[in-house]
Amino acid sequence: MSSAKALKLRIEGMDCGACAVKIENAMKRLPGVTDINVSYGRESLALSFDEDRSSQHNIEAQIRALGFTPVREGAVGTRASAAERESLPFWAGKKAKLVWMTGLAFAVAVGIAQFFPQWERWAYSAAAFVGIIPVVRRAYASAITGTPFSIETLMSVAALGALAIDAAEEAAVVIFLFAVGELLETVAAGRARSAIKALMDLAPRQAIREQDGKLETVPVEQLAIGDIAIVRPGDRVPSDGSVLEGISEVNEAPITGESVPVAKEPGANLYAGSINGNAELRMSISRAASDNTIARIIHMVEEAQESKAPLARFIDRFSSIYTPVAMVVSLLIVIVPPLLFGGDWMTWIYRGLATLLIACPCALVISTPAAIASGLAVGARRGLLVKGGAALETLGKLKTVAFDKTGTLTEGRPRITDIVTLNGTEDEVLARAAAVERKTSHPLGAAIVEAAEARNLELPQSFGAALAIPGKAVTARLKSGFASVGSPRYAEELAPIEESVRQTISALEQAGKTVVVVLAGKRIDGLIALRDEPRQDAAQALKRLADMGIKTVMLTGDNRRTGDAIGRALGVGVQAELLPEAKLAAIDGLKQDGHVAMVGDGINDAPALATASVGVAMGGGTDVALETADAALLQNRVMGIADLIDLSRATLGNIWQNIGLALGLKAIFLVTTILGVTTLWMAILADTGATVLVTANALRLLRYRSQD
Ligand SMILES: Nc1ncnc2c1ncn2[C@@H]1O[C@H](COP(=O)(O)OP(=O)(O)OP(=O)(O)O)[C@@H](O)[C@H]1O
Ligand SMILES: [Zn+2]
Repeated sequence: MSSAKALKLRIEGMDCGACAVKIENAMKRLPGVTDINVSYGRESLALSFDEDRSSQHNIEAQIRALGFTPVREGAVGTRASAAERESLPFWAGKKAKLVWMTGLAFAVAVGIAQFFPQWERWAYSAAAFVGIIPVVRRAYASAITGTPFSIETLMSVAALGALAIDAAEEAAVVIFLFAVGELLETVAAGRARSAIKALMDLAPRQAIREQDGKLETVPVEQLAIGDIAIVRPGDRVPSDGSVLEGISEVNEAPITGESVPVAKEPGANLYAGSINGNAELRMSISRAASDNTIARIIHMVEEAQESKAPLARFIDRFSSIYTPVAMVVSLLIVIVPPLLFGGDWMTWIYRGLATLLIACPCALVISTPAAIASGLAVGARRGLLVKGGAALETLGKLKTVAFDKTGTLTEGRPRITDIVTLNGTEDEVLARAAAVERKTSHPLGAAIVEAAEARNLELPQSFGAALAIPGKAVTARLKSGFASVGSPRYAEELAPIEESVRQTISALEQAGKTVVVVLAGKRIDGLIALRDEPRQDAAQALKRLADMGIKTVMLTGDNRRTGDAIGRALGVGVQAELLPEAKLAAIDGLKQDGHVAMVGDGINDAPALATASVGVAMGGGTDVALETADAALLQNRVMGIADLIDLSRATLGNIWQNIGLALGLKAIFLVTTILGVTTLWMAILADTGATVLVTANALRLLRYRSQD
């Protein structure tokens, strides 16, 4: 009987996607190993293996042979994230060892050459071998496990070639600089990761728990759902939960990026990591530490790094052919000039080897993931969450942003402004409407029920469930018979509306109010007008989008006059009277001109969000928003979408700069090499330099600031 076992390892020393591919290739070759998932962002490897056919020992040995360090972790299936773990300091790792070794060997060789010139050649050869041997071993391990054209292969061929043409000193320098470059890459990759790790530091490690009237300080991991915790002024909220006692202002910037404190009173939700202001709060814990909103955000950002942008995928494919092609070019440089044009063999072998060093694709390979990791981390710090590189890329190329009206461009809290009665008193009409709406979740319904409650009205009894007709009305059976509340259009479908009533409706609608008709059967009992105020920053945000060259449209199920009135006030185009399916068709129509983002609250417009090129959920509680959309704005500000697009554009721009830097430097050195100006150590320095420049440029994004 065979048994599959799940294995999860942390892998130290992965600097880029290429490393992950190398490990994946090797794992694929092992018998009985399945479900392989290597993540460079999280430095992790997950797989299942058949214990009769492979052993964990064997798997770990393979990883070590490739030059990485596997680290066993706690229980399988825990939601551990890279950010929660401490890594070795960079100077103590495997890569650093190679730097010390090759550096020391080179220094010793220089010393020997000084005092015993006759041994110079041997000293440098020996120094070169000290570095070449581990590199060749790694190259060999990669080659036999399915990755023949690795960076190590390039280095091995170049260094051995240099030895062969009597350039031992240069071979030693090349290997040393290669080791330094690798180490710098590790440092750089660590910097990008630590941006995400910094998010984790926002959640406190300890909490004050109240148990049987006594207070004790415990690690946050020990807080259970239902526990009671005390948050003193100035402390961070230890875990998600809600206020039991106390009123205080809480700064939620760590979660939403919004620095204006939010007033919290009993019943209000609290997010782990937010900072308590002026007064003590007693809270009830609703989520375990590993399941906190902030932990989910971090988990999401880490996963987002894995989901590759089309551009990143293209670069990966490009670099996988780049290396073999460059090897062929090097070979041509070595053989063509001597054979065809009588060039000097030694000269052209030397130039060929230099070309080989330039062929290293590192800088190119990290150009995209480094920028995307930085972009995602900056966004997360500001409450702009993007679920992956693909969404980030699309956001940077948007032509149109479509907005839902209710709850997105408006506050989503309609209030009753007028009640017009045709049959019965105001209170009777309102009470009947509220009885019909009692169980709906529609914002208009909620406003009607709330108003009836505020007037202490006794609602007529209703029988059975209310029937919602999406985009039109809701109907219920009352003692007096069927009653419904719905749009004037719906009422018109049932029976013609009197001219005077129609004029009243139209006047209210022209003032930007939404009118619903209260019906008893087919008879109109009254009209209720409601007004939903635009969000404070809506007009400004729409203007900024227009300045960015983006077309904006408001999609609404509301009637045309109300929609137009609001649209005029905000300066946005309007498509009104859209039934839910018509909204999807409208988005499809907009897509003809290019990428379309749909911004909604993520709760009742999930299909629209899914239809758009990118769905962006705004506010509305972080949970739903995180699940349903491609991106989420954790603040309830329309400006967030402009910030998000701006950040995505900055990230895309950064990627192109990186690609330009990487390829540009290589091109320059290719030319100087063929002209014979470049030495081997300059070539390797160019490669390392390009990698460092690209990483530094990507890290620049971490300091990105939006315009407002
Ligand atoms: N529960 C309800 N109670 C009263 N009227 C309703 C109800 N549901 C829908 N309607 C009517 O149908 C219209 C369209 O509703 P729909 O839910 O499609 O749009 P909305 O959510 O109000 O606006 P938006 O599409 O801008 O978010 C409403 O303006 C209202 O007239
Ligand atoms: Zn390189």
